[in-house]
Amino acid sequence: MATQRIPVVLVTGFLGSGKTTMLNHLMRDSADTRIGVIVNDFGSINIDALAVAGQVDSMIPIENGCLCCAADATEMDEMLGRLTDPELRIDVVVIEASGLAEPQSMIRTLLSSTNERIVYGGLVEVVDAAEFPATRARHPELDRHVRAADLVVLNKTDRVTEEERRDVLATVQDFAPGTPVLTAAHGRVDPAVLFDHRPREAAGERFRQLSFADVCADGHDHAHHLHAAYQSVEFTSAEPLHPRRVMEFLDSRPAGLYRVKGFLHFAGAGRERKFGLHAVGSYLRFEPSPWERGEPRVTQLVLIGTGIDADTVSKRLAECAATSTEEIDETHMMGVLRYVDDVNGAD
Ligand SMILES: Nc1nc2c(ncn2[C@@H]2O[C@H](COP(=O)(O)OP(=O)(O)OP(=O)(O)O)[C@@H](O)[C@H]2O)c(=O)[nH]1
Repeated sequence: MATQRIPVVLVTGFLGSGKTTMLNHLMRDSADTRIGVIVNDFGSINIDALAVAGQVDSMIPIENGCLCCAADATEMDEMLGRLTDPELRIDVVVIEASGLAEPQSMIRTLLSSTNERIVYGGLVEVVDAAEFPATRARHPELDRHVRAADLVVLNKTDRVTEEERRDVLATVQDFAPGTPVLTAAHGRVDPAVLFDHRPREAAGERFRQLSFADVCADGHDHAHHLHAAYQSVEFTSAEPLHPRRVMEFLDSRPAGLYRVKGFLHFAGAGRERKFGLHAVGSYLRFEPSPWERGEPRVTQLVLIGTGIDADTVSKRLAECAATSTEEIDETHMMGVLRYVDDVNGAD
């Protein structure tokens, strides 16, 4: 009997659309399926890898740059080779692309893989229902990304009205006719839709119609990739930060700074908790959690945007450090706690 090939599912979607959130949901909800993950983050600190670590059967993080620009398939093949080692007994491999990756380049890289243990499992494009109209206006190439998908997950539907949801859905269906669209909140989609045999075969059929020439149609011109216009800034600090100054920074963040993610170590009243931070466009959330035993108390942030002055951003963040003589109490944390969904988890 022929050995079952391992499907490789690509998860793409613009910065902050909810790829990692969906991936975490899939891991939690598919306990019987052994999932191998390749996580590609745009910055050199792989915040996404930190976010999925511990839930996954096997993971390979890739920092600094876009997997879609891997010069040839060798690098991808090497990673897939490691994840499909029969000893790992992985059932499915999920590749979470960076929020700026070119789906077509990713498909092309997978297509040219020489790994005989894998089969292409389809491209899932996550769309942020709340940000999509504005993001699309800035980046018309997103339409092409959505068109390359075998399945669109219209995420963050909790952030839009029913009418807005219908509008975005109609837009997607208009320029990607026939592509199935799942609406979701917090990436909660049924894992069977992604990993099941039937949709996979259906996706495969559609994929087979897409020839190598089709996916090469963009000529692999990196200058036209979304990430060519974006830059990332990494900030790490062992000094605890002053919550009020951090909020001042975030409230006046440069217009081009679209995505901020990572975690913060605050001074004073907030020091006992690690505060995860997510900014996506105008959206801002803090997610407090306990520090792990022995975990170094540091701040690590990745900031991604267009036309941002890296030196100014780094300098402004460095100025958020609290001085040893400053008294920082609960009132200084109020600005932060306004952006915590479950305030009870905050102290
Ligand atoms: N309200 C709401 N927030 C969401 C939803 N899905 C994700 N988020 C939040 O959106 C932020 C970004 O989510 P991520 O899953 O990190 O997005 P991502 O696509 O992996 O981000 P990048 O890797 O930077 O491109 C986080 O604060 C999530 O908690 C959703 O459906 N509704």
